[in-house]
Amino acid sequence: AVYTLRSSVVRVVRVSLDLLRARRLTASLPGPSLFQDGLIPRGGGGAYASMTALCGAMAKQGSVFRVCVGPMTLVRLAAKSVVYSALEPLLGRGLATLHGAAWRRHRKAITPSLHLDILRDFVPAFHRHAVGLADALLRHDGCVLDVVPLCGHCANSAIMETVMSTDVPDGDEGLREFLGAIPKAQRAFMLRSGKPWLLIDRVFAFHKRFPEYARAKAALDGFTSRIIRAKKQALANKASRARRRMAFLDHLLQSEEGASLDDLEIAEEVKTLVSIGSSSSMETLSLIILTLAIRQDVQQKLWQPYSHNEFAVFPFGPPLFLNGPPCVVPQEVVDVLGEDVSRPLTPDDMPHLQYTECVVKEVLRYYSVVPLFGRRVREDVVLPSGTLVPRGCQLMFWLPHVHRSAELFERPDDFDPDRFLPETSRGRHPFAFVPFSAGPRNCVGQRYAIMFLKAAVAALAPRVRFEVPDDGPRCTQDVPLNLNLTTNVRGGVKVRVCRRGPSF
Ligand code: HEM
Repeated sequence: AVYTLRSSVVRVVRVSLDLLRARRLTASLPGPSLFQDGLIPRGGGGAYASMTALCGAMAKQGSVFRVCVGPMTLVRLAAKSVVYSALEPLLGRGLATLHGAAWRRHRKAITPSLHLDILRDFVPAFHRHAVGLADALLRHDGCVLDVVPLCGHCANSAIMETVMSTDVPDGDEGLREFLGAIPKAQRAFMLRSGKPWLLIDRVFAFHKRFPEYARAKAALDGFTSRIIRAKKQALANKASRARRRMAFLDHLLQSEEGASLDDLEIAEEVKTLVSIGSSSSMETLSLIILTLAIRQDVQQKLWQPYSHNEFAVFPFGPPLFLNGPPCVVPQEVVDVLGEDVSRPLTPDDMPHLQYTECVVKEVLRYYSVVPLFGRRVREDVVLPSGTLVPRGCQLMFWLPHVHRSAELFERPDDFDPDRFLPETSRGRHPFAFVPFSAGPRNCVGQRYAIMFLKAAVAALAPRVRFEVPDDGPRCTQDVPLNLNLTTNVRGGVKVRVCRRGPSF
């Protein structure tokens, strides 16, 4: 006990000295205190929301600035920024919160089970859930509705099937509670990240939101353990192993790398993937739908039935177009699906959905779906501009500043998927587009996310047409954004949904 106490005191002293030194050495940088008036958004939202508001405000002043977050800088819990530690009480110690050797061991175990060859097998499931989304939307044919909850259901169901492959019926109580627990988990994160003292479970136990948190945690833990137990039993049974398509968890449990994780560690990784993956995919899909509604030209490039282009050719004179002028755009989804537009997408279709991928990437650039991520600086770093970033600082990357930079992108405030075509992206700085962060701690699910979003857009395009309601934003610049843990649209994503052509 004496040894532990002594080493804790040494650590606290060392961290405090680093923080004081960092403050002194960065004194010449511009930047206010986080607690300055007006920077903490009314209605709460936690430190994360404050930090995003602050970064947004400060980014206008220059690319490097300093933020003094008062007592928060004293909390030094992880190699990633301290903000992430707020996730730990709920998701446990998964990839998003671990650091050092433990993080490396987990990352090594997880990565092979998200390999492209494995993701290809998920395409039919992505397609099926996106068709389910189209059907659910078309129950409101001609009406205006907020598409976020339905996008959330689609992203959740797709991720549950491909990460866990539950075989659990839709109405299952545990599954229902698990899905309901994800947004509650996020609310608890926002609350606790804003009030570090609430990270101590014994203190949080007295908070009025504790019962909701405890129920969400129990639902996440209970359901995940139940699935892992069932999987392990099924693995012992060779017949059921051969029966169906494998999910991420099946691969992990059977892989050599996965054997390095125990049951609790696997459960925490599964919770991490499902929670992080479903919310970011839901927000991105909703933003794609809103953007398609605003930009009918982009929607047409994805899908314009051939019949609109039919023209009659007369022996003399120019062709007479029966349905308006010819459509000279690629109509990508039509081309890829061929004559049978109702057929399910296959893994081999995916590389051909080039323009669809450009749309997904441009949405990720334009809205920076995860706008802020942070790192603790372990050694003094001198930036190319000569600015010293001392060790001990929490470095926050404000992505909209990069993604909307006129130095990196031409007309950065225009939404233009063509900028991601191979010929136009040539020569771009490798870190100009980093929606999934970069380096060893980048997003482990980035290929999963792109594959899911492409499949979803390609399944929606032939079935549903989106329009902006009369009181909706006329252009992408007018979309009212909430930049938070993920970017979302203030007031929800309200669009008019219309059936496209015959029903399949
Ligand atoms: C459009 C969707 C997504 C976006 C924009 C996104 C973005 C990001 C970003 C920026 C990070 C790095 C955060 C940091 O540097 O601190 C990250 C990490 C992570 N993401 Fe994603 N993500 C998306 C989808 C997914 C999906 C679908 C999954 C799971 C299947 C996932 C799982 C994770 C995990 C586990 C980490 C932590 C990785 C580590 O620290 O080793 N993400 N994501």
